[in-house]
Amino acid sequence: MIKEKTLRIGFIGCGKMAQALAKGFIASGITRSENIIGSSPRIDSMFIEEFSAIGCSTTHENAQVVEQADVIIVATKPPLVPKVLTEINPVVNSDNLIVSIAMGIPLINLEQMLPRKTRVIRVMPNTPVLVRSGASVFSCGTSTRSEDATLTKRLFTAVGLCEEVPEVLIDACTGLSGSGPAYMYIAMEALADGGVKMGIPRDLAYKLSAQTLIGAAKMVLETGRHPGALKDDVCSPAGSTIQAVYFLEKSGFRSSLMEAVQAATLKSKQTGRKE
Ligand SMILES: NC(=O)C1=CN([C@@H]2O[C@H](COP(=O)(O)OP(=O)(O)OC[C@H]3O[C@@H](n4cnc5c(N)ncnc54)[C@H](OP(=O)(O)O)[C@@H]3O)[C@@H](O)[C@H]2O)C=CC1
Ligand SMILES: O=C(O)[C@@H]1CCC=N1
Repeated sequence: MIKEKTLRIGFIGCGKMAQALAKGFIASGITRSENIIGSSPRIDSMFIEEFSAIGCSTTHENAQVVEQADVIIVATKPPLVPKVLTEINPVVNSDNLIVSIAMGIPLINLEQMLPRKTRVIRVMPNTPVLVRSGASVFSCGTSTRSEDATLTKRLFTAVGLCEEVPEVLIDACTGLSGSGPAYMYIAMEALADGGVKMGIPRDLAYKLSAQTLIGAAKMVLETGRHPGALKDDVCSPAGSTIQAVYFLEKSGFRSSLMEAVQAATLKSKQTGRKE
């Protein structure tokens, strides 16, 4: 069993998601910055600079990440995954746990691009891992051991919620929680715009809209009550909220969100068929 704090984590690709995870892991204490390494081939990569600024090692050689880490997180854009897995294939061995966070790429494809019996896990995290409030799901490949699932759960729970799911659900989870922060930022911006339209200063409007989303989310998670019942508590008879709710229903607010999740899910599934 690998001990916390000495866990060596490598990132192939050290862009936005890799940095969010690295910062979240360091803040959680599950490992230290000196035990994290990230790669990007470009000599003038801005991401490489940002990654070293948080105290992590960097390299332009993907193979070096595999040689220096216990857990290797594949964090390049999906179309680059076949290229980077083919590149690291000769140095991957049975001590490595390969964790792919790439949107849409199924475990079977990942396993086919790596040596036989490589331990592979597919994770779909989201950017709030940066502030340890992420929502991640994962599925295990055919050669993983039970301790690989335990380690993955421990790592991603250190930066938020983490659930193991059947792989068939990962594209849908990508559409809901992987992409979901973007939908909520749009909602927050629009709420704040509405507030500004009604005379609230911009700074206060952003604070109020963000805190309102945090508060509503905590109410669902901490009370265990149905979101519909919590909504009913806010809607006084003949009050202001029900006027707004009527307007949202008429404008297709619910179906817009449902279709957004569906569109992102289908895009993720399509990506898997292409790679
Ligand atoms: N952003 C998000 O919210 C989420 C993203 N994901 C997944 O995470 C992955 C990364 O996304 P994101 O962080 O947003 O993307 P970024 O573009 O921010 O990061 C990609 C990184 O890959 C590097 N890179 C490019 N070519 C190579 C190569 N040949 N070998 C190694 N590294 C390379 C880039 O380096 P450089 O540009 O410096 O050349 C960059 O550091 C994607 O597969 C995405 O589906 C999953 C969940 C959420
Ligand atoms: O938009 C994307 O492709 C990635 C996957 C989930 C969130 N961002």
